[in-house]
Amino acid sequence: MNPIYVALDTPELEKARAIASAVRGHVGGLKLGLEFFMAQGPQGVRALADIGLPIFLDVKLHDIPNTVAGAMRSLSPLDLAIVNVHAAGGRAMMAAAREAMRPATKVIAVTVLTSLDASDLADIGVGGAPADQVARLADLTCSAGLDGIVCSAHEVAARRAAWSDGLFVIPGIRPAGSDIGDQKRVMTPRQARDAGASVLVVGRPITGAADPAEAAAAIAASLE
Ligand SMILES: O=c1ccn([C@@H]2O[C@H](COP(=O)(O)O)[C@@H](O)[C@H]2O)c(=O)[nH]1
Repeated sequence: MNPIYVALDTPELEKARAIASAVRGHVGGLKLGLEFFMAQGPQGVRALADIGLPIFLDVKLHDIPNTVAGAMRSLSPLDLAIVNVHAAGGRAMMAAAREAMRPATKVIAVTVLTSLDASDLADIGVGGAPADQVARLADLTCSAGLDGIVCSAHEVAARRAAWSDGLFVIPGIRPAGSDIGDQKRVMTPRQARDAGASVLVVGRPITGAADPAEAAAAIAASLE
């Protein structure tokens, strides 16, 4: 299975559709995030589902359990492959999210955003290294009955050792020499896959390339 999910971060349906169509043969799924979903809503998700690839809806829900469960019920008919919440919302919220979503959709939790490092965590009152906080929140996510986590490639080997059948979704993927942008905990596609990633989320290295299909093909080839 091709582990690459291309992150279509645009508010424009036609732009998202054009990139998805161009890279279709080189990726395993589409990742739709807040920029797309706020502009296009469930109708936009249905439109991109017509491309025929699994969809990860990266909405990172974080609210009280009753509200998150209601949001999951609203998203349930979309037939998503993966949807997510923030693990920091707590055990009851995560369990409510899992319960409310159709069983076929994997519900996973964001641990520590890949744009954060130890100094960013200190700013919000979390001491220690990102790996420590990822470990705490991964254990909580597993015990709440979810299907996996979002973390960086730097933490995935240790987390997979502790949760062998978890789904490990890894953003912060950067081919060697590419611009890191706002990401802080990054790895190459090959390193991330070899460390134990289930899904590699790749946005700008593909969508910002002059030829997105060529960029996606090169990343796929680097995994062979
Ligand atoms: O910790 C996280 C969680 C989600 N993301 C999302 O992944 C993509 C990454 O895009 P790039 O352009 O490859 O940086 C983006 O949609 C984020 O919202 C993340 O980066 N880190």
